[in-house]
Amino acid sequence: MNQSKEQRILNFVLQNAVRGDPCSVLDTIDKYCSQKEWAMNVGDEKGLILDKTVEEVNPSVALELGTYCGYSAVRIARLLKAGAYLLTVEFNPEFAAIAKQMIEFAGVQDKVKLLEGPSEEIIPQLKKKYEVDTLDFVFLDHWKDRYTPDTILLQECNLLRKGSVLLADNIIFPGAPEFLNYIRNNPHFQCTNYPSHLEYMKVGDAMEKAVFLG
Ligand SMILES: O=C(NCCNC(=O)c1cc(-c2ccc(F)cc2)cc(O)c1O)c1cc(O)ncn1
Ligand SMILES: [Mg+2]
Repeated sequence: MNQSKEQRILNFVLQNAVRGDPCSVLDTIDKYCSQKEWAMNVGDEKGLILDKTVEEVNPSVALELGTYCGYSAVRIARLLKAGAYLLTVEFNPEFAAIAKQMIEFAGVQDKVKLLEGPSEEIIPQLKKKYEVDTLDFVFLDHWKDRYTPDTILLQECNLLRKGSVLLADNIIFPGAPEFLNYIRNNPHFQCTNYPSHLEYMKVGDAMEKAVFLG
């Protein structure tokens, strides 16, 4: 059975990165995906915007929607303070299996909880099943047509508090026009746009930050 692209990325990391060194894992994934096979990791350019936002928020509890191979989970977890943790949601079981190994190899497994399943099922379980009170930071990087319904669901489940920060990837490419319209016209959110480029490409993209005002 021939390997998936995601398995090839993981193997390249296992053979070329330094175990327990998150930065080495990130650099190795970026090297592979810019030189050998493109993949939908947030990447090094938008990754810097993600880093700055996580450092600014300094979250105790963070949520990621769309784990993929675990690149942004490693990216976020490496910046979390002692006792802080990231919950990351992945629907696709093949992606989840790859991400689990990637997160463990990077040595951030104690800060990351990988939840497998559809976001619309997992979000309503966060309070009771996963003992979450409120979320300090949410990174949206899953199916672009889920950004809006899941943002509404987060509010309905009382998972956001005054000052909670959402950061959404792919605002331009593939694009999330309905989300952009929803969040920018919603008086409960203060939005900021961060122009950038699609991972590993010269194509324009952007991230949108939205602070919940309560
Ligand atoms: O694959 C699931 N999510 C990935 C979402 N992410 C993307 O789709 C995504 C796509 C692109 C992209 C860019 C250019 C291009 F030509 C094609 C794709 C870039 C990105 O940065 C993304 O983040 C998924 C599966 C599933 O079964 N259920 C729930 N989610
Ligand atoms: Mg993305």
